[in-house]
Amino acid sequence: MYGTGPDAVTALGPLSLEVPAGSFLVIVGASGCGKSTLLRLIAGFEEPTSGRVRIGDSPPTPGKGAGIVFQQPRLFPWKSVGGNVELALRYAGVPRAERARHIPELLLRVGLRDVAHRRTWQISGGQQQRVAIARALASDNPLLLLDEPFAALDALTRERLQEDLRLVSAQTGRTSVFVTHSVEEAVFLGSRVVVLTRRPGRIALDLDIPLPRTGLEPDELRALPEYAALRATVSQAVRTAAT
Ligand SMILES: Nc1ncnc2c1ncn2[C@@H]1O[C@H](COP(=O)(O)OP(=O)(O)OP(=O)(O)O)[C@@H](O)[C@H]1O
Repeated sequence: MYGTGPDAVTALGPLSLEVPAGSFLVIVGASGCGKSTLLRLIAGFEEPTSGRVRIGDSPPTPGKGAGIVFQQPRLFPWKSVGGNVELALRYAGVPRAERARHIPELLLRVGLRDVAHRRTWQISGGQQQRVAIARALASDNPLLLLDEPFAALDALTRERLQEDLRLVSAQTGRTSVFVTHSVEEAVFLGSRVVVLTRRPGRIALDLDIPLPRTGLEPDELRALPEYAALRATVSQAVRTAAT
């Protein structure tokens, strides 16, 4: 709950959610239903009014317990692309010698090897968001939280980043919680999709996405009949939940 008295807002209803290690959970729901609040609770930026959040056996440590990617990349403009990743590695406690080795690895993983020396304002919005992902991957933290990271990008760039994130997630095995408005994005990325009701958000649908995580080209995946069926199920739940 935010605030007190007549201005109080109950953002989330009672809900219980267990996210197994290595899974990719996508939270979908209408604007204002509490998706970001849920992510902020998991990140430890907010305390629940009642109930509790545990990562493993421990409460979340704000700013430390997870790699976080927001809608805006929030990079340091006075640093180069590599410099931004370097800072994240330093913050994660990686020693200097290892940082030099990790930077090219991380940039390669997000498809940015050739722009390491550019300033962040000399690269595109999609590339900036790739830097933000590399930064979130910099700590060996097993949890990745992504709050509508591709919402501000054009359709083609967004699709490409979705494809790359899906691959990175399969390669790194990070546990991910990803918030979006987009049903398409949810079904493409998620190993599980949770649809929230309108505020206060409760679980309207909790659906496993039993599609292959590797071995298929993105277009092959999108062309599967199961893919279309899952998308229709989630779409229907989002429509019902919003009314
Ligand atoms: N710091 C805050 N103080 C007061 N109310 C807040 C605060 N943050 C969020 N809210 C309210 O809580 C509700 C849920 O907000 P939240 O940002 O979690 O929703 P959301 O589903 O992520 O929305 P969107 O998709 O538009 O980003 C909204 O009604 C919002 O206005």
